Amino acid sequence: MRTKIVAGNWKMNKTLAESKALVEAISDKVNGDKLEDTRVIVAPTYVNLTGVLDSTEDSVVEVAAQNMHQEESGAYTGEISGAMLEDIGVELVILGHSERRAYFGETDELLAKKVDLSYKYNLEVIFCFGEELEDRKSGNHFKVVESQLKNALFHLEAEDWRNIILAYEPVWAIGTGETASPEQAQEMHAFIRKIIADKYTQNLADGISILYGGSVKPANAVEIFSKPDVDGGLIGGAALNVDDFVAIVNAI
Ligand SMILES: O=C[C@H](O)COP(=O)(O)O
Repeated sequence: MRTKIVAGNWKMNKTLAESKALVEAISDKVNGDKLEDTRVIVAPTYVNLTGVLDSTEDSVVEVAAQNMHQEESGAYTGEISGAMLEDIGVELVILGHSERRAYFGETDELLAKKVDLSYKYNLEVIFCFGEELEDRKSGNHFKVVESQLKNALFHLEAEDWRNIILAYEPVWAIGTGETASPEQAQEMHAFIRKIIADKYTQNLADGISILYGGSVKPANAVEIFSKPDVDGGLIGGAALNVDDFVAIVNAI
């Protein structure tokens, strides 16, 4: 059985005090006994990682960084390395978010370097990818997703996939209020699993958690999560509100 995951990407939101209050409220409301094989993850901004880690010491909630640099160290003003994340106790990192791709020019090739570095610093990766609206309209969405995965991840050895969580996020559904239908999400997740099975093995493909991201809310989470190849969600806007986020966790 695959691990279910609900991850909240807080993006550039919340002060330190707000971040601690939010994660503490989530921890209080998420019932650890009921979670069974579900992981709950939050990703605050870099400067609040230590504070949120402190607040989650006795909690089931895990903490991810939103990004890391592709080089180990050096003259990269304003950047954060994998070593720095490991050093403060971070064990997960989001890579390839569409906002990093769109606003910071991150390419699949650059992301492959980041993924490679994640192993050195014991960072589990939530790898994001997904097509733009034009790709979906022109019917190219499967091709685009396949090439994103091939270019950034298909150089990995089979055993390296133990470290990878996938997050399919159609760009047209992020922060827009427009969600992929549960059928569209299922169709793409099944396709993703198939191309992984073709490249590696069915067994490996069956074990990978594939999250859906893009305007997941309490009102649509149950239906999206009910699809067989959807193993949870990467949540943006709704992760900033404790009741909404906990309702989405409970939807799983
Ligand atoms: O990382 C999360 C995704 O970008 C989804 O964001 P959203 O739930 O606000 O659409």
